[in-house]
Amino acid sequence: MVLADASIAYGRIPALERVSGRVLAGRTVALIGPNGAGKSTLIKAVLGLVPVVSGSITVLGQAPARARREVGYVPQADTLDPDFPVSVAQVVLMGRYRQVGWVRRPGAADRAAAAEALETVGLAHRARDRFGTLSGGQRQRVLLARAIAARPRLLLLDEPFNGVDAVSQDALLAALAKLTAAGTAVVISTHDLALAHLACDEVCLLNRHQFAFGPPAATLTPELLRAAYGGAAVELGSHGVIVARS
Ligand SMILES: Nc1ncnc2c1ncn2[C@@H]1O[C@H](COP(=O)(O)OP(=O)(O)OP(=O)(O)O)[C@@H](O)[C@H]1O
Repeated sequence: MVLADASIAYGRIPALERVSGRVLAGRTVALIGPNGAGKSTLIKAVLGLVPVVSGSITVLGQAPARARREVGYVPQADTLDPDFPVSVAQVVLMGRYRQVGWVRRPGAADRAAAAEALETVGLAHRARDRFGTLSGGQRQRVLLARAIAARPRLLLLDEPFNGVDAVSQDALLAALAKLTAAGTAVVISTHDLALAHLACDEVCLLNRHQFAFGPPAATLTPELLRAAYGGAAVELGSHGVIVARS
C-alpha cells in the first residue's frame, strides 16, 4: 500500500491532509493519534469508502475500491450485535463469502479455511458456541479469524486491543505475527503506544495531518508525541513511550 500526499475529506470537510508512507508485504504499521485524529478515516479511505481528494492511495497496485477483494478489515468487536443468533464457526465462515459467492454453499475448502483461521486465533474449541456467549476479547479474536479466513494480502484492524485482556491480546498478536510471516501486510489503528513499540515495524503518527512515519523509536518520541497530541502530558514508561491522555 502506498500513500502519496493523500488528503481525505468528508464532502467539503477535510479530515486528513497530506499523508505519505508505504506498507510493505509482511510488515505491520500502527496508526497512532488522539481521538478524532483521522485513524478510522484513513482505514476507510484504504477500503475505498471515503474519497481521496488529492494525492493518492494505491492498494496492492490498484485503486482502493478495486483492491477491496484482497483486503481484510477487522472492525471493533462491539460493532457486531452479540445477540445475533449465529455460532462462532458461522461468523468465521462469513469470511469466505467472497470466495463462495452468495448462491453456492460453502464447500470443504471453505470450512477448512475457516477452521484453520479459528485455530490461528486459539478458539477452535469454541467453534460451536454462540458468538454472543464469548467475551469481548474472544469476539475480537473471532472477527480476526473471519478476516483471516478470506486470506487477505492486506489486513486493516480498527482498535483491535480496546478492552481486550492480556490473554486475548497475546492471542491476537500471535495470530498477526503468523499472518505477517506469511507475507500479509497489516495496518493497526491503536491508542496503545507500548504495543505499537512492541509489535509494529513502523508508526504513522497522525492528527489531521501526518506528524511522522517511520520506526517506533524514531516516531514515538516525546517531541513528536507532544506535537501530535497537542501538548498533552507525555511520559516515558519502562516499556517505551506512554502518553498520559488528558
Ligand atoms: N462520516 C463522517 N462524516 C463527517 N465527518 C466525519 C465522519 N466520520 C468521521 N468524521 C470526522 O473525521 C475526523 C476524524 O475521525 P476518525 O473517526 O477518523 O478519528 P479517529 O482517529 O479514528 O478517532 P478515535 O480514536 O476517536 O476513533 C473527526 O473530526 C470526525 O468527526
